[in-house]
Amino acid sequence: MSKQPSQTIGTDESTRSSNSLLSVSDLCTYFQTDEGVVKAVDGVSFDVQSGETVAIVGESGSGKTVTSESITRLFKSPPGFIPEGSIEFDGEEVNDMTVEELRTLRGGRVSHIFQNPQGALNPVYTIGWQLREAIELHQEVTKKEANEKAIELLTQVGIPEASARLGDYPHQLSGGMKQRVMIAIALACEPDLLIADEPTTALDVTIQAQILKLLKSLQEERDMAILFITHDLGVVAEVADRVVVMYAGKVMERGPVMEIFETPSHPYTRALLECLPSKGNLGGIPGSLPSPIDPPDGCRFASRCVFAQDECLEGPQPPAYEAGTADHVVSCIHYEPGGNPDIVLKSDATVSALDVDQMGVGGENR
Ligand SMILES: Nc1ncnc2c1ncn2[C@@H]1O[C@H](COP(=O)(O)OP(=O)(O)OP(=O)(O)O)[C@@H](O)[C@H]1O
Ligand code: NI
Repeated sequence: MSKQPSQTIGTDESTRSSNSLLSVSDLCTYFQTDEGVVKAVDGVSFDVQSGETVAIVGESGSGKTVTSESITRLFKSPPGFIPEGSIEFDGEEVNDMTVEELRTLRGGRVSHIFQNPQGALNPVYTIGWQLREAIELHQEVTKKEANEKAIELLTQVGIPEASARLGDYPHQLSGGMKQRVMIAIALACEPDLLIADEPTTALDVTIQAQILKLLKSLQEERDMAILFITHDLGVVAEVADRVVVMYAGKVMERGPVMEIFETPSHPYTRALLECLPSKGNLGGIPGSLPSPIDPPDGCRFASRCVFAQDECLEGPQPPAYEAGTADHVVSCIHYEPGGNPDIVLKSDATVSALDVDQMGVGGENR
């Protein structure tokens, strides 16, 4: 769609900065399928500032990956398309970019790392070859310089005896090492924004912690922003400055990480936190996501929400209401001006009440 001044888009622009590195406004990304139009992302807004980490969190299917892939148009199109919304990267509208400009953006100022390094590394080339390719794509360097830079990058991502590993093929490396190589390749272009989609999910816990630490230290060295996609709130607490909580293609809550953990305000965020392993609620939030093809009226979370009222089932998703600070917004009617947020904030019930309801007290499912 055509470029519009971002101030006029969305309902919560006053809370968002216009000179962000990345500014996503009312983004919709849909997929044409035989069953109908899948509304994977359905009006999502958030910003990423230079050098900060923003985490997008939410259950499987909530639209995190599609959101992140929309930023550089990585999703397959068709069937995917963006019927409305704006994605501004450093003041430029990505939706207006040509194929050539998008290619320059991807693996240029924005680079991606994914959950599965296996699929992203080419099995028939050595890691040295793949790194040199990435380096030569973005920098005017001689073969020797590319080689030196490759060694430097591998060393930076914590691969020991880097020069001896250049000749290795991906299958010769462990999962953690492969992910380090992927990170080195993603860093070769010296991105301003690194998009990391569940980069540690496939790794065991110790390696996971090492990779998170590595990303943090690389970010500090390079003043690079990170958009971190995860369904793991524990990881969010580790890495994020700010958090976007997504559910069924919508943003339920957005705010600084401290506020999200200290004053989780949307019933969905509270339910997610209640399901952290440390809380002992291992069953997850009862119920399932609504159909992305024919989403219900009202709040998308209403059917699973312990605080839902009749009006939650009508009209559009509630706008982003301020919860405490301007930078902390919640899409829930209990936070509308004149509403009573204490219904949510002061209640002990999150998932448990519904849990008992649905399972039956002492029911066979327990
Ligand atoms: N190519 C596609 N065609 C049709 N539907 C799609 C396509 N890609 C994604 N979707 C749908 O879009 C919705 C959001 O998917 P997405 O992968 O973004 O979720 P996610 O939050 O990343 O989940 P996960 O945590 O499992 O990775 C899902 O309902 C998914 O089935
Ligand atoms: Ni995903």
